[in-house]
Amino acid sequence: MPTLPAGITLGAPSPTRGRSVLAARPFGPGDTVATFAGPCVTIPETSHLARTCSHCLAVATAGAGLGSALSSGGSGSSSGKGMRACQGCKTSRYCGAACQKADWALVHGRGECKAMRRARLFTETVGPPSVLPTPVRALIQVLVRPEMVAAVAEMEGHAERSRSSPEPSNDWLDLQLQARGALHYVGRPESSPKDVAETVEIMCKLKVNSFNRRDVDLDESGVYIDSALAMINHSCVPNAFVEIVGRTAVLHAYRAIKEGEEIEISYIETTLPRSRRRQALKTQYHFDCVCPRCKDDLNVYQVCQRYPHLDLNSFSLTPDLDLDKFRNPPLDQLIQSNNPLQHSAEEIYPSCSAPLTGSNPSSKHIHLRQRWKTCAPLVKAQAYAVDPLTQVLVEASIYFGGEQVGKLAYGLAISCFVALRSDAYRDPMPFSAVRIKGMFMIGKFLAHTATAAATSSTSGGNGGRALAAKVSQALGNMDQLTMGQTILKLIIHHSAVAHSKEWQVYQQANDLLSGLESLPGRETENALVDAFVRNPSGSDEMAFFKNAVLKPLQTLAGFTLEIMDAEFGM
Ligand SMILES: C[S@@+](CC[C@H](N)C(=O)[O-])C[C@H]1O[C@@H](n2cnc3c(N)ncnc32)[C@H](O)[C@@H]1O
Repeated sequence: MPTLPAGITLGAPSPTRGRSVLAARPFGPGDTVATFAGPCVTIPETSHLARTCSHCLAVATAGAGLGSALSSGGSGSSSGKGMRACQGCKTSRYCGAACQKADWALVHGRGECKAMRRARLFTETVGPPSVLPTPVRALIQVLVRPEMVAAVAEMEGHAERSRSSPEPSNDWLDLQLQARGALHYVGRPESSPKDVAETVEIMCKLKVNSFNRRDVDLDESGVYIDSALAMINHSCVPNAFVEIVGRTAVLHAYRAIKEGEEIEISYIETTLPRSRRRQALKTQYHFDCVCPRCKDDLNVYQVCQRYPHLDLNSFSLTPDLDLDKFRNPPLDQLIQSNNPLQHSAEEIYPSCSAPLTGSNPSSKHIHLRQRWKTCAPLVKAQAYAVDPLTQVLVEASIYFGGEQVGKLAYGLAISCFVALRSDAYRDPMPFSAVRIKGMFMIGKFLAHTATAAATSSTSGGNGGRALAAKVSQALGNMDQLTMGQTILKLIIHHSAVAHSKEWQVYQQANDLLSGLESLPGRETENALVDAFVRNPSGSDEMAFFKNAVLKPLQTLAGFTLEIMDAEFGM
């Protein structure tokens, strides 16, 4: 049994859920529950190997520029500039000598380097050298260390369910091929059927217990597996969440947790429609979720209504969403389970959910037009926090902020709308990563619109030009730097509540804020922002926040439906 870090204890095993983890003492929202620093496996995805340090997982040249937050592919250098390649396998990269040395002692020098070199040489015989897929590399990291084989052996793997799962989710053959490949590359080509079967079992365990580190905004990717973290069960209404920074995973409370209460995290995106969540949980984790969100098919508004601590929003971009407004969201239809709205969302989800990454601006525009039309029932019901409508709005904001389109004012308006009308309901705690990243997007947009022409081009005939002029004029009347600065301060406050100081968003927000604060001639504005952060409930300070930040944000958000209709309407 793995040693558990302070903060958590082991629960009694359940016949339906297996092992579980309990809180060793009470925790408040945002608190650190436990820290995990000795993972079994932590690797970048194969597609990110060239630009990610294989030991500390730092990403090369990920800048704080607008592009890194707005382009869903991220802007980290794809060449891995600044990373040194291992001269043995020519595959793993490191940010410096210290990481290379540490990784060599930990795993690379214990057989991983040789295995990767064999794989490279083999692929060279049949074409350009290629790198092994991520799951095979994860498996190799285990196979070359007997102590990790033992640690993984204790994990849940559902090998039998995996073997007998119906098509098309049955990947048993792939698992066998991958296991044979890994055994070959670690120097055990003559493995017996028993060895192969045991290796497939390890693969199944890695699959069930892997944390995906993928974060397109930060250009992070990879797999993280820790044997203590692997004992935490799932709920679509979790009371905790995991943040992974480098080689460390930190478990935070999402809401207050009592001593002895089971800790539950979400393995998947909780805001997906129920059928999607069920499919994801069944395919990868082999269970049916019976949490309240799944049991009663609650939508995001219903879940939000039941969350405690909604008052934490008094220091956020939605202080006006008092308990009453959270509990009675401005929807055009009664929110009930199994109502037509819920069915619409389920039905239209598949045609609106594929990421638009990689498409050129004109094909993105065509897709967004189709998706905006498809989402009409949700727009009509004002169900802006329900997927796929939120996703379409986020994609539209990214589209307008992209270099080739460059309609920053439109992108800004839509991100304000998402922060105020979607994210606050989808993720009611203001320290959630989604909320903070949404605010960061607004902060970055503002830093740019304050210094650049608000819109570089217009479309949609006279109506489109008039709208662009209207948005541009509204923006011109706002103190965008003060708005941006205050938002960055909120980000820094909430990051400190529930994230680590190594979190990239925290660091980038700090950098951007220092830049804005050092601009000449802004002493008065700097003092006002500082006074608000020191005493947010003071009447002068509150009035400042309302007039200088909230009202302008609401004005910008108010253009969103007009922008969407002008750009993507029929
Ligand atoms: C990462 S492990 C969690 C720890 C696991 N209970 C164990 O004993 O190792 C994931 C597995 O736990 C079980 N599990 C997690 N959450 C569950 C839930 N809400 N309901 C039923 N089973 C759950 C499933 O078997 C799933 O494949």
